[in-house]
Amino acid sequence: MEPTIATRNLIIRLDQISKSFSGKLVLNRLDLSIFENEIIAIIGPNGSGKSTLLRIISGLSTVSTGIREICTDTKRIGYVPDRFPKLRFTPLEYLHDMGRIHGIVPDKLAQRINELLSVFHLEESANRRMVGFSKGMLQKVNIMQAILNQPNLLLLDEPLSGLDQDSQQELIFLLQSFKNQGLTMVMICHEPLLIRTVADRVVSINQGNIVSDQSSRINQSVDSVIIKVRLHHSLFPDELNNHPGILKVQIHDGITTVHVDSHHSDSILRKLLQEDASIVSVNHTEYENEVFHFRDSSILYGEDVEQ
Ligand SMILES: Nc1ncnc2c1ncn2[C@@H]1O[C@H](COP(=O)(O)OP(=O)(O)OP(=O)(O)O)[C@@H](O)[C@H]1O
Repeated sequence: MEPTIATRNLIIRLDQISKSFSGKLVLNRLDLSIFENEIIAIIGPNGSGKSTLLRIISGLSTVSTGIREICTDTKRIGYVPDRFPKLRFTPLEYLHDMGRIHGIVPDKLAQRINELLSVFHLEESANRRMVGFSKGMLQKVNIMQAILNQPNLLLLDEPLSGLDQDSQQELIFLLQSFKNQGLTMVMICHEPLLIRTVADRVVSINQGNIVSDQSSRINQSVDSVIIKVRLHHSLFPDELNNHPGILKVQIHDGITTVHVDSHHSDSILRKLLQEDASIVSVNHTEYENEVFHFRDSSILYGEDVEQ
């Protein structure tokens, strides 16, 4: 039988939290509880407050009003920022420094780093400076620094953003194996494949508040539609961002690509046509035939790694 909410262990509770920057309200009296072993996907349009929310959950940012109750060791929260700089360090140097900051004893740290380099297939690049790394390699180091200290809660801000398809697939496998090991995760993402294969719960944010919070069993039937259009006035993308069902808006070479929840695709197409947009293409994302082979190694908790 599935556990009821009352019997699950709470990790973090946000109670009526608001956040303002220079008087601008970004999060507005938002409530969110995160329970042990949950994988939550946070979705929403650009500027809706997702990263701000994740930073508040992590403790990197404070609330303006409201309560953040934390029921886990704050040192065991791993955070994967959306951008990881091309540092002049090698992964080995960087991870050793990060481990020392976390207070991991040297022997255990060396063992843990070797283990992670192997799991992430980065052994051969361990002594190369990260300035020459691809986005996919940098993202692996970004995730490695976040799980170095064996977190109870892992927060990821758009972990697949900007990666090619192979790197995306590799990271999805890793996140699936984290899930299989029982790690609690909150990730900002918009990729239907990641949501469908990893998330248990999908929290949708718009204009600083939660507009829906659903088990992904409901969302498993939600596919995304990618609409490509040419827009005839530049103000419209901002307006579009606030439309329900918009997952992401990207503009490149005069073409606006709108990722939408398929339940809202008709209304969004109507709106685009009303705005005199020229439709370039409309595609359903199809991931049904993807096959997953992931190995369930003890990436998070290691074999004998202790501190
Ligand atoms: N440190 C800050 N100072 C001032 N304004 C900020 C700061 N951080 C975020 N904002 C503003 O808060 C709003 C929400 O930003 P946030 O990055 O949380 O949104 P988001 O949903 O993650 O957007 P995106 O999908 O584009 O990353 C934006 O208008 C942003 O400019």
